[in-house]
Amino acid sequence: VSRFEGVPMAPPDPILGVSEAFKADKNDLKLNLGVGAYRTEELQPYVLNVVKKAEKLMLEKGDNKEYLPIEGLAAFNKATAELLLGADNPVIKQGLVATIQSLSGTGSLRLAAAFIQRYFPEAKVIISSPTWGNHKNIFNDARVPWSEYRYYDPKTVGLDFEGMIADIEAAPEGSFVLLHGCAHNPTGIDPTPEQWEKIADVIQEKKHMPFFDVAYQGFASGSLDEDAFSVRLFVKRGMEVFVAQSYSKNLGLYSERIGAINVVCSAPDIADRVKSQLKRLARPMYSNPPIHGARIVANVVGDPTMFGEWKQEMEEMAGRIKNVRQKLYDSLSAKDQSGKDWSFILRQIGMFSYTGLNKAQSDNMTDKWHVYMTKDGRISLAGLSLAKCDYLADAIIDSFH
Ligand SMILES: Cc1[nH+]cc(COP(=O)(O)O)c(/C=N/[C@@H](CC(=O)O)C(=O)O)c1O
Repeated sequence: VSRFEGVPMAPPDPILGVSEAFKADKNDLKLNLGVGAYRTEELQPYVLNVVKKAEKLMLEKGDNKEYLPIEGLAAFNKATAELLLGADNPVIKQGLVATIQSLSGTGSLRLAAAFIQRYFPEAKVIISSPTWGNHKNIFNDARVPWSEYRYYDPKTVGLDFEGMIADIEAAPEGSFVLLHGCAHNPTGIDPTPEQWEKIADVIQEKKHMPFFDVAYQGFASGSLDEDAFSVRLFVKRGMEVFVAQSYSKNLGLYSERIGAINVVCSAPDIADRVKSQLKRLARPMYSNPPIHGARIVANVVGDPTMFGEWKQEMEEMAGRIKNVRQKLYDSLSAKDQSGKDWSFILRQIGMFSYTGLNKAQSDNMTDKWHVYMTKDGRISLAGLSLAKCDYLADAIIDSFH
């Protein structure tokens, strides 16, 4: 009898499992609005032109494939901190930022979780309700206790700001508050600048530690600086901050697994000590990170022409999604006789729309209309074309009523 008798079949991942089901569907009407991955108007995956350009240069240069240091490619770590905080941010010059390249956003979050588990064993993380599906898995597997703070208000299809502040206030002093830097996943609802000020106030008052997950910088509004507003606000206040970054969406490097964990500290020697302990955690976890994606980011950001081309392509991607949002809203408003207010679709930002469809209604979207989406009612507009908006509107209206 096998030693693995006791190993049960794991359930499919709520997000990545949707893509598997989509692939298995033979109906040519099928639409994959599950995974947050950008598609063109022709519904094809998109490799940015600036990435192809950088890779061509890299190939000509003939770089070697030696191990990177545990903390990753130095040129990438410099570029990623400057992109996040602004190249002229004093905290960079003062050596207050500990940056470790890691396995994209997920790996960066997991490395930070391991650090929290080791150095703050009594602390807990509070995460938004709802949040990205993998956040709970990451903290569970890192043995970091978490609880939720109110975020989405189904009545207003907006932010439950009072509830959010109350729950952050009520959390034990010194909790880690996980915040989406921009383009909240799955709701697409972000705090206003004034609300970010209040969130920073309550976090400072309670001596909590802000922990930003920045997976869409530049992709949400089209502007790298605009999308970094919340992080830069907290740093400007002199707060110590964790920030996980990902280049999966904004540079389309999904499977290159390139991201970073940044810890802004209050003194250079503290940053050095924090960095040394993050390295000590990374070494037994994966030893050192993959070089290819790091070189692409460093080359693109390091060359003013390519950096400009990247910003242009980011604006185009963000622009296409905004157009699709508008078209979906127009189709729903034109077709739906119920008088339902669909304007929440226009108020949401980033690649997702949180439709309010419940599980049974989401199942109907898939079973009857071959529209694949996550069961929390989230649809990825990045997987939608203008041409398919009428069809999707029909499916949503049929599923709601
Ligand atoms: C908020 C957030 N944080 C981190 C990640 C991790 O991305 P990485 O590729 O590890 O850098 C994702 C990915 N979100 C999409 C894909 C996924 O679930 O992995 C999604 O929500 O569909 C996020 O949406």
